[in-house]
Amino acid sequence: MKVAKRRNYFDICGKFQRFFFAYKSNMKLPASFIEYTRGLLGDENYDSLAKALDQESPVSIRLNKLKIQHEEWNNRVPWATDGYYLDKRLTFTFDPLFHAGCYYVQEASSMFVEQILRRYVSEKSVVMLDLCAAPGGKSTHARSVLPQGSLLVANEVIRNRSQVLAENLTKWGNPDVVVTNNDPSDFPRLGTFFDVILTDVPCSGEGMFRKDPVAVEEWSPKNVEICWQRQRRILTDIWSCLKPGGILIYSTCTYNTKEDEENVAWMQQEFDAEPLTLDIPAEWNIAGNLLENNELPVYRFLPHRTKGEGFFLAALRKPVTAEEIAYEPVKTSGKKNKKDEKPSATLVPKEAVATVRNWLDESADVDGYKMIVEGSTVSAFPKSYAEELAMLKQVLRVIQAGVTVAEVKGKLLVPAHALAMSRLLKKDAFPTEEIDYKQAIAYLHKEAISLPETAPRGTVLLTYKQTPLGFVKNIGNHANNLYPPEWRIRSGHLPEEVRTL
Ligand SMILES: C[S@@+](CC[C@H](N)C(=O)[O-])C[C@H]1O[C@@H](n2cnc3c(N)ncnc32)[C@H](O)[C@@H]1O
Repeated sequence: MKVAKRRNYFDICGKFQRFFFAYKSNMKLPASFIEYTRGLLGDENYDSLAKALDQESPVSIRLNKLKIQHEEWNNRVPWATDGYYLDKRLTFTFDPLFHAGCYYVQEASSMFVEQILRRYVSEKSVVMLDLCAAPGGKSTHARSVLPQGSLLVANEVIRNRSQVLAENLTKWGNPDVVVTNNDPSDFPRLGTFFDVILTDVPCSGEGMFRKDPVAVEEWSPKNVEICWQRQRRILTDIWSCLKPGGILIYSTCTYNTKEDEENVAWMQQEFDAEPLTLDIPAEWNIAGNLLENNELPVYRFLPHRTKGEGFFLAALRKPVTAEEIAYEPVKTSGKKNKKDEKPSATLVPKEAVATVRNWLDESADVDGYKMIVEGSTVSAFPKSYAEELAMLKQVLRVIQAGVTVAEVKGKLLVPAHALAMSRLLKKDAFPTEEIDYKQAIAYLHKEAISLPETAPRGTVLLTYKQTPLGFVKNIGNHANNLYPPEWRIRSGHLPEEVRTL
C-alpha cells in the first residue's frame, strides 16, 4: 500500500485542528499524536490503525532450537523461522519451560530483525554488538540466527536492566556472548571493532501504545524531540566502532518520521552510509517510507496491516573505503600500583579446573573453549575471541563473558546454574532426576525439594519434560536448592488455570 506521505509536523500538530474524526478510538491517545499520525498516514489508514489499537495485542513467542526440537507448528510469524503466534496468553511466570529458556516471549513485528541478518550476515562468522539490548529479545534472537562461530556483545546502559539481559541470555544457553553495561559514548575507544551493530534505540514508543499504557502517558511532542536528538547522539558514538563494509541495523517502536525516516536519511548523509534493501513478499503487508520525495528503503510495521505492534527498521552499510580506526589501549601512568604487582590470587585449584572441563560436552566443540579462572569462578569462553575479550575488558564494564561453569565454595566445587542452562553441558556429567510440574514450580520458588529414596546423594541435575532446570544438592531427607535466589519466582499466588507450552 501507499500511505499518505508526511506533512510538516508542526503544521499538523499546531495549526491544523480537526473536530470530527471518521473513527473515534476507545483508547485515550494524546490529541497531538492523533493529529500528527493522521496527517502522516491519511484518514483511512489512521482510522484503521485506531481500530487496531482497540483490539487485543497478539501474543507471540520465539522457540529456542537449542532446547526444543520442533516440527513447524501452525501460526508461524512469517518473517521469523522460530516465531509463533499463540491463540491465548500462556501463564509464562508459571511455565517451567519458560524459565528453562525453551522460548522467549517477543512481540512479532520486532522479530523482523532476522530478515536482515539472514540476507546480509549469513556467510561468515561476525562480531556483532547489540547496543541497546535489555531485556534481550533481539539479542537472544540474533544469537539463534548468527552464523556459527560468531560472537555477540550485548550491551545495556542501565545497570539493573543489564542484569536482566544477562539472565535472559544465560537461559538462552549459547556461550558465545559477552554482556556489558556501558553508555554508547564508552565504545569508540574500541576502534572499528564490530562487523554488525544493532541499535534498537530508546524511542517515544508510539508503537507500544496498545501493549503498554505507560507509553501513552509518557508520550509528548517534546519527548519525540528529545528522542530523535538522543538517537543521533547514540548513532554518532557507535558509528565509529563499525568496521568498513559493516552493517548497522536501526530500529524503533515508534511511528513518527523524525525518529524513523529522518534519522535514516541523516545517517545516509552524515556517514555516507549505503541503505540496504530486502526482497519482501507483498503478502507480509509491510509498509515503506512515509517521507515525501524520499525513496530510502525502510520497513514499517503498522498494527492494522501486520499482526504485531508498531515497529520500524532500516539497515545501512558503512563504505568499504571508510577509515579503519585502531583500538586504543588504556594508558597507565607507568607506576605500578599494589594491585598490579601480583596477579589476584585464584581460589580455584588446578585439579578443579580439570574436573570442570569434564562437565562440558565434547560434541559441542569444547576444545574451542578456554577455561577462565577469576576469583572463585571458572568460566568457558571461545578461544578464538580471547583477544577481543581482553580489549572489551579494558574498555568496558563486562558483566558476563561466556558461560560460568563452576564456583569454588570452601572445599566444594559447585556447578553454576548457567552450566545447567548452557548448550555446553555434558548430558551425563551429573546424575539427573526428572521432576513433575508441582516440584518444578517449588524449585523455581527456591523451596527445598524432596527427591525419591533412590535418587543419588550429592549434586543432581533436575529436568522437567527432559529439559535441564537447575541443580540441587541431595542430602537424603531433602535436597538443597541451588537455583539463583535473584531469579526465583516471587509471586506466591498460583493462578487457578495455568496454561503452559
Ligand atoms: C527499545 S529498548 C531495547 C529492547 C531490546 N533491544 C529488546 O529487543 O529486548 C531500548 C533500550 O535502550 C536503553 N537506553 C536508554 N537510554 C539509552 C541511551 N542513552 N543509550 C543507550 N541505550 C539506552 C534502555 O534502557 C532500553 O533497554
